[in-house]
Amino acid sequence: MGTPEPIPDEQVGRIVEWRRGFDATWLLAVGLRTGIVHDLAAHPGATVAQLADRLQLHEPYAATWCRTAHGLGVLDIPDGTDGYRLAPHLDAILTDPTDPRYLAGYVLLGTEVATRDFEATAEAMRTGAVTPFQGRGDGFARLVAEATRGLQTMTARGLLPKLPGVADALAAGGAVLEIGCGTGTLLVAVAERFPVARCIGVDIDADSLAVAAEKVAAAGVDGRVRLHHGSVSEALGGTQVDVVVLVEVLHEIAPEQRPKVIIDAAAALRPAGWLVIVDETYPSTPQQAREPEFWFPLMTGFEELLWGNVLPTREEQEHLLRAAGLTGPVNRRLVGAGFTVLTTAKPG
Ligand SMILES: C[S@@+](CC[C@H](N)C(=O)[O-])C[C@H]1O[C@@H](n2cnc3c(N)ncnc32)[C@H](O)[C@@H]1O
Repeated sequence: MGTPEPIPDEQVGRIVEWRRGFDATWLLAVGLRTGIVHDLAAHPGATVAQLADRLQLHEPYAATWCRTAHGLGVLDIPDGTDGYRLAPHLDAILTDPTDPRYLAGYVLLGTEVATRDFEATAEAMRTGAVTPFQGRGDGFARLVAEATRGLQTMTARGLLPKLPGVADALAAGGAVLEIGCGTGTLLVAVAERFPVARCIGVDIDADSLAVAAEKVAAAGVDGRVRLHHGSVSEALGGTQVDVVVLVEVLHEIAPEQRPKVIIDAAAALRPAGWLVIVDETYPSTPQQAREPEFWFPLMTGFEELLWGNVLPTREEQEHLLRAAGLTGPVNRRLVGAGFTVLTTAKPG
C-alpha cells in the first residue's frame, strides 16, 4: 500500500507552513539586525518598553515583533511578568559564535544572500546564468563563514582531535592542510588548540583569503598558519601533512576539478594520515529526495544554483576517494541538519 493521497486542505496546510517558515526566518533576521535577540540574551525578562528604549525602536513595532516571536516559540514569557526572554537554548544558538550549534549566520545568509539569489532565479532558469562564489566580495565571504561557523567549530574541536593519532601528531608539531579554507576560522581554531601545530590553508577566493589573513594575524598565529591562493600542489610543493580537511567545500568545487583536488589531497597526506570531508550529500534517486536526511542538501542544491554549485552524491564522493588511491575503509556519518562527515586514512 502506498501513502494515501493528501486531501486538498492538507496541501493548503503544507504551503501555509512553508510560508510561515519564510516569515519566521525573516523575524529572526530582523531580531538579529535590530539587536533585539542580543538584548534579550543579555537581559532576560525585558519588557517591550525597555527593549524599545534601549534599542531606539518604534515601540508598537517592537511589541508586534515580540508577540509574533512568542507565538512562534522564539520567546517565552516568564511567569507572572509582562516581559520576554529567549526560549531555551536560543541565546547560545543565536548569539554565541563559539557554540557548535550557532545558527545566526545561517539565518542571515538566507535573508541577505538567498533572498537576492532567488529573485534572480526565475530568469536564470532560462539562461543557466551563474554568479560564482569567487568574486562576490569579502562581505559575502564573511557571511558564509558565519553560516558555517558551527560546523567549523565542531570539526576543529570535536572531530579532528578524536581521529586516531591526530591529537598526538598536532601536539608534536604536525601539520593540517585545509582545502577551501575560506576566511580561516578553522585554521585559527586548530592553531589555537594545538600551540605548535602548523596549518596551511588553500583557497581560490582572494576575498576570503584577505579576511583569513586578518583573522590569523589578529589571533597571533601568523607564524604557524600559511595561506595560499591557488592549487594544493603549488601550496605544498611535496611536503606532507597529518590531516587534510574540507568543510562545506567539496560541493563548491567545480565537478570537473574535483578529481584533481582529491588526488592532490591524497598526495599531500603522509601514510596513515586522515582525509576529513564535511559536506552535503545529494540524493542519488527520486526516492532519496523524499528522505529527511537529504532535505537539507536538497535545499542547498536549489539555494546555491546561482553559485554554480552541483552537490555530489554518495556514489560520486566514494568514487573520488577511490580514484585518488584512498582505498581504506570510509567512515560516513550524518551530523546536524544533514551534513555528511567522511573520514578515511591514507593506506600506510
Ligand atoms: C562554503 S565555502 C567554505 C569555506 C570554509 N571552509 C568554511 O567552512 O566557511 C567554500 C570555499 O571553497 C573554496 N573553493 C572552491 N573551489 C575550490 C578549489 N578548487 N580549491 C580550493 N578552494 C576552493 C571557495 O572559494 C570557498 O572559499
